[in-house]
Amino acid sequence: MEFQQEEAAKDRDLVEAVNREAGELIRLLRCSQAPDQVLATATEHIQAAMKSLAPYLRQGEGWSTISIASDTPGLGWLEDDLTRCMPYSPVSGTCNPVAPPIRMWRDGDEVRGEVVFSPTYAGPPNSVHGGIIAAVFDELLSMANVISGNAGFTGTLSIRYQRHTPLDRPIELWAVNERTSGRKLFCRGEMRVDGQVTASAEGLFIRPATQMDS
Ligand SMILES: CCCCCCCC(=O)SCCNC(=O)CCNC(=O)[C@H](O)C(C)(C)COP(=O)(O)OP(=O)(O)OC[C@H]1O[C@@H](n2cnc3c(N)ncnc32)[C@H](O)[C@@H]1OP(=O)(O)O
Repeated sequence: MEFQQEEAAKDRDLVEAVNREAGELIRLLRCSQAPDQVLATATEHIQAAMKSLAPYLRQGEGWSTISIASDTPGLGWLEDDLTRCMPYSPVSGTCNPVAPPIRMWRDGDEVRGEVVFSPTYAGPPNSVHGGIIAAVFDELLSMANVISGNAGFTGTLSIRYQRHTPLDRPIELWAVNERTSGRKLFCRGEMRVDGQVTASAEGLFIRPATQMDS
């Protein structure tokens, strides 16, 4: 049993490591001005990696529905690592190379976190793309719901962009589930740089009706 757990932990480390490397590859492609010959060689290496991965592509009914969460039933997470809740998420999943390197943890009834956005996620000059900011708030507020014992679909998400959110600097993340009314979950969140709010969000999430019936 212990051996199996060690094997599973080792596999997860490998999966997370290859996804981190792929994220770094995306950053280098986004930011490099390599000469043609270097691009041609890089393409060959990428094609070789694709060829070795392709036979192991997971397919079939159900795969798309578990793709954001986990391949085991139910939601699980660690108090000091809430990203474990949705390992395949395109926003925070450590098993998804398009996700920025977000850390999120529980602090009482609140979610706190940190992220550094590379130029992969650029919008205006030296700043994070507004759509990426909205996606991160969607995830952050969802996690505030999850730690409060609820999970819901995003109904309405409202973002106030107060100042540019910079690239390549630590961004503090914060969110809380302020109240629940029937199936409605009301949340708030902020992004801060050096203590100054760059963007804030309010979200209304709706619990599925079937969850209330059960
Ligand atoms: C583990 C957590 C995973 C989190 C993943 C990250 C979050 C996401 O990205 S979720 C994906 C994006 N969101 C979606 O795809 C949701 C799509 N929408 C839906 O599925 C449905 O419209 C849904 C579930 C939100 C509501 O449908 P349904 O359960 O039929 O609601 P319905 O019975 O019509 O309305 C219930 C109440 O909610 C209100 N409501 C419904 N939809 C919305 C909405 N979009 N905004 C605000 N209020 C709404 C209604 O007005 C009603 O209020 P009241 O009871 O006061 O009259």
